Amino acid sequence: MTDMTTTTVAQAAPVLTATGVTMRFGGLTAVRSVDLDVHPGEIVGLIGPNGAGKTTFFNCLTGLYVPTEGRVAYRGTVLPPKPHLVTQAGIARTFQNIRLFANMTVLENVLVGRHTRTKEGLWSALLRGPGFKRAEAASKARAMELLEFTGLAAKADHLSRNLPYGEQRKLEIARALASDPGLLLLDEPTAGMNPQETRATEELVFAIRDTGTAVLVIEHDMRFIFNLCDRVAVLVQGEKLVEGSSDVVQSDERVIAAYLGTPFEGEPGAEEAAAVEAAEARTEEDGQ
Ligand SMILES: Nc1ncnc2c1ncn2[C@@H]1O[C@H](COP(=O)(O)OP(=O)(O)OP(=O)(O)O)[C@@H](O)[C@H]1O
Repeated sequence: MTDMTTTTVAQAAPVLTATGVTMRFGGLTAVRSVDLDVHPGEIVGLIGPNGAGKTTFFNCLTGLYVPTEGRVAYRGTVLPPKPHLVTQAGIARTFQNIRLFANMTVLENVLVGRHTRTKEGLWSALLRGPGFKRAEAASKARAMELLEFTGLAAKADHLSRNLPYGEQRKLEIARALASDPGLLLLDEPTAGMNPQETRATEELVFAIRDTGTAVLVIEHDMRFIFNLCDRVAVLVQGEKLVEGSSDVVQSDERVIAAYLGTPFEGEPGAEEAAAVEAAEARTEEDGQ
């Protein structure tokens, strides 16, 4: 059964194809020649130590940055380097730091996220012009559906700034979903969450995938990533070090070394690390 699912996913044309993506800032190469595909129905994880280039890579996918080299295509069409056009094409994202309209209600935040799918556009939505009013009923119904889906319907009329942290993050996801994306990019969705909130986010991402939206997620919480993802890519110093199933990535020694900073046996520094550990153990024994 698992094999069949894997085969089906692998054969479907990718929603996202990133090819040779490189991003340089002056002399610093933050992302170096990274290839990554995401297929329909997949949840793909992007992990790596701090400063590995994960967010920079996301920014290249969403038109925030124009990659120095390489190309990014959504369903086979190269994306224009403009965030709103990327959203219109079908890629939505959330940010590492919450970016909600704090003084708007929960429902209004989702309606703003809907503007790429209504011909009235953002200003009409904000100013509530006549065109917006005509489209409002349909948009509102869809927004309420998304609030039900994310468990926020009861708070539709609350100001978003009054929501607890975990619900603000859910609202960001609901707003991203309002553009009906084929691919959702999540940048550290569980940062700052307690274990219950993290678990709820995991359930939400599975539910999103089940509605047909593929997901690419950056996260430092390894348990979350390995539970969630069909495939995980590891970036280290801007390069893709390893890519594979959670099992393969978890047990890859290069990943363990790069991510956790664990020295390999025989690696320079391993002897010193062992000596420090032994000295620490002796100190603990002496102290008892
Ligand atoms: N706009 C920028 N100008 C110059 N350098 C940048 C810029 N954005 C990122 N960098 C550098 O590029 C490298 C990659 O940063 P990036 O934020 O993409 O890493 P990350 O993997 O997302 O890290 P973290 O896990 O800490 O969020 C870092 O060395 C960073 O300092």
